[in-house]
Amino acid sequence: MALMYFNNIDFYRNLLSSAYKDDEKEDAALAVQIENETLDTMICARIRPLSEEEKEEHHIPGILSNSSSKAVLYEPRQKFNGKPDSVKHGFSLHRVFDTDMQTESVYQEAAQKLVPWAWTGGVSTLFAYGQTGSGKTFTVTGITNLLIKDIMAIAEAEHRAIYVCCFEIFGKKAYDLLDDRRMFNIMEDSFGKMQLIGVQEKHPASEEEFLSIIQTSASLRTSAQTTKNDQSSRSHAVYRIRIVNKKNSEAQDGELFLVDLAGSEGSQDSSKHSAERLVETKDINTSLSILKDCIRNRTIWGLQQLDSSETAKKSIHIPWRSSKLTQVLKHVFGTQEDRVCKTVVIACVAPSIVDSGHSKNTLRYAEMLKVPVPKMKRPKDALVPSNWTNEKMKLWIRENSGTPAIDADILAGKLSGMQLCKMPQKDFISRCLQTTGVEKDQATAFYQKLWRVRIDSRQQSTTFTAGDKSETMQRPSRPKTARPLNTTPFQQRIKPGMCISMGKRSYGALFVVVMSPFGPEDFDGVGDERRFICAVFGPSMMTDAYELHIERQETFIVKDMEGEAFMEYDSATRYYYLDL
Ligand SMILES: Nc1ncnc2c1ncn2[C@@H]1O[C@H](COP(=O)(O)OP(=O)(O)OP(=O)(O)O)[C@@H](O)[C@H]1O
Repeated sequence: MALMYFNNIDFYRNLLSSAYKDDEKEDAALAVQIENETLDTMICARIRPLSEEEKEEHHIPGILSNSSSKAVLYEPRQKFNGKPDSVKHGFSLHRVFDTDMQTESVYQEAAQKLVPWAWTGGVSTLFAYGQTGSGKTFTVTGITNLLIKDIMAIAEAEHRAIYVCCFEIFGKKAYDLLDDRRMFNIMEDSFGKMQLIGVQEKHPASEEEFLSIIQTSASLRTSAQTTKNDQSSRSHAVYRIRIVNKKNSEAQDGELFLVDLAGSEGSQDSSKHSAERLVETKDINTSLSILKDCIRNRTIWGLQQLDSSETAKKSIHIPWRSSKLTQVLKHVFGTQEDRVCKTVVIACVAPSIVDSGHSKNTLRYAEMLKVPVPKMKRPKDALVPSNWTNEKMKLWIRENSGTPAIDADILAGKLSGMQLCKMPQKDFISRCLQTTGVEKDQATAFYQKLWRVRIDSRQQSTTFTAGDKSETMQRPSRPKTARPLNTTPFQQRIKPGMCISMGKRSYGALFVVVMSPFGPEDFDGVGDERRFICAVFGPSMMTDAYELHIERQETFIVKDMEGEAFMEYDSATRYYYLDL
């Protein structure tokens, strides 16, 4: 391709100069609005300017972008008769940043919006993807510096403590960039949280200290010679910024990940490398492909949650276990309802027509991440708190939070309806308690009220009948499932997962779920003296509905158990219903 271009420079110069004018006329005014409330993922591209070296070698730009969301790429080709030709490819993303866009603009339009989500306990992530030398490190470093400036400016005033760790993933191994590249392990704990065992976490007190930590880690990154870039990074670099709410010790920590992905080197480049480098390239490409599936499927899952029709919900597999990188980033692809996960991907491309093969692959990858928003059966916005603006949410808080009214400015601040709906319960309640005269009961009831409005908006087809003034609700009506008749006494069938009714025999626990036998002697046998470790169901705000407290585990003896209980889980309310 490069040879084709250099042998026919004038042909391609003429072609591109007229193409530029055409495209300008075509869609200069096109602008795509990112539905920030709808999509959890924003996919952008950034085209870097031609370097001095490329200019000296007479390269010309092969990618044009005259619209805020589209890029047109020209790929040199050869006709059958040997004459030069080109193929035009069009790409449509959420945002395309052209060569003249400064990092400040990229930050303001794409990355800055990640901060408020992480600030309130969510998980925000920025990925930079692209071939080696396309500007990933330049973009991530620039954005990280601006982000550090922003968060350190408000951290003290907003009672947040900031912690940072920097590491790189090289193949299947992880190295700590704040501890002289010491290797560390990544493990999943019994709560399903990924733990970075022994990784150094720094607590910068100032912007300067934070910037110097980032600089130290950047200099330690694994670099090896490639044909594209002398400092080409062959590892995925991850900066994790943890935001701790000092005022509310129960609030969930927010997490901000900045990921400078390894270069997506093509086979042409790798053919000039050693066998070891080829394996490395294969590993990188596999992990990037898994990452694509995780990001895409998480976005699809997010869209499904907004669709009120149950039929639209399909089971979505997010293959985060398949690579080291996605294992570390498990929370980024989390499907917990009460935790926001927002992601921005910036596909970096080199502008030169000589690189158009690589750039085409990068832009294709980015396009594959862009999930089209389907037409959804959605209730009217007036009924959906997650679609409300900040003003509407504040009005609703003032009118519905009881007496004294909860201060809407403290609770909602500048947050949108979606941000407030996804705020963790503890954080929500602690904000409510900042209004003078508001007690924990009122705050909790108000949190539940907001949840009920959310659930009602999603399940308009399901009959929820409001109860008395204490606002308990009836369980949603559901078809009865036929239960097989079992004549063996339940004491002889006890096994993990079985729900047990304790009747009045055990104070404090009406229903429990069996987790495991207490000791080895309790595994087999049928005796009434056997003991089992069980998790306890607690009451909920709805009649006949129970909340499972998996963290509250106690040992129960078989003779205290009354019988097997049948519980049905409702994913919308996240309660268990007693199936009588
Ligand atoms: N938007 C930009 N404006 C000006 N210079 C840029 C821009 N983007 C990248 N560069 C320059 O291009 C060169 C390569 O960029 P960078 O090192 O960020 O690439 P990379 O994609 O991270 O490569 P690798 O995968 O090898 O680490 C650097 O010299 C960088 O300063």
